[in-house]
Amino acid sequence: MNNNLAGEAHRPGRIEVVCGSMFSGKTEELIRRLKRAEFAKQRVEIFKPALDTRYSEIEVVSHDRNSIMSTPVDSSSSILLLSSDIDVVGIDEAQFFDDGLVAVCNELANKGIRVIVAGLDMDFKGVPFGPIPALCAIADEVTKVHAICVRCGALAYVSHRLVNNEKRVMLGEQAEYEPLCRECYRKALEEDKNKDKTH
Ligand SMILES: Nc1ncnc2c1ncn2[C@@H]1O[C@H](COP(=O)(O)OP(=O)(O)O)[C@@H](O)[C@H]1O
Ligand SMILES: Cc1cn([C@H]2C[C@H](O)[C@@H](COP(=O)(O)O)O2)c(=O)[nH]c1=O
Ligand SMILES: [Zn+2]
Repeated sequence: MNNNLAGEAHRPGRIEVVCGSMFSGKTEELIRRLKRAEFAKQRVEIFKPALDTRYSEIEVVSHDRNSIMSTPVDSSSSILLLSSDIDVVGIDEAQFFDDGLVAVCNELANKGIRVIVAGLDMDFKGVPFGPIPALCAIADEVTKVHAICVRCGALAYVSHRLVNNEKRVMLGEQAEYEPLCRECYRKALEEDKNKDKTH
């Protein structure tokens, strides 16, 4: 390969998805890729859903408090409108966006933009979350990251909700969710069922 074309500065349009449970390092990985693109003097724009006000209204912030400025938007169509003259688009908490995000990412990539999307692959019930599964299907590259199961130390695969709330969207962190492996998640759901019976 021509070495001049091998670096960060010369990448064709593509979709990269970073997915996994809570605390798996999705946001850290997104910020790492975006900051490298900024070092390569690329024009970078970062979006997050406006409803995600957990650590900051306007920044994307990881659990370790690494951060990068972002533009909060209410709908996926705004991402398309705000991405002219941009080389790299980053999107965090993509599970909260509408299904239109899939076509938006495709259109951006087809225009030559590198799109990096981070989001939860599953909700607290273990069900695929929002547009993430479809984005994985059309992505050029999918990176599945893993937290550590807080009960046994194995690789976690899902986020167990610790509080009694059936709504799919509920912002939170360690007090509300714990990352668990398959075995510990199955046991935790059994325990939750038994707790419900005694109340
Ligand atoms: N159980 C855990 N397993 C792995 N990392 C954890 C855990 N609990 C807290 N963390 C912290 O979370 C950080 C990852 O945060 P972040 O990138 O915001 O994750 P995500 O976006 O996937 O929720 C890790 O670097 C680590 O310091
Ligand atoms: C599992 C699950 C999570 N959420 C919320 C909780 C957090 O605010 C975000 C995920 O953030 P992270 O960067 O991946 O840690 O999503 C939710 O609303 N519903 C769920 O089922
Ligand atoms: Zn476990």
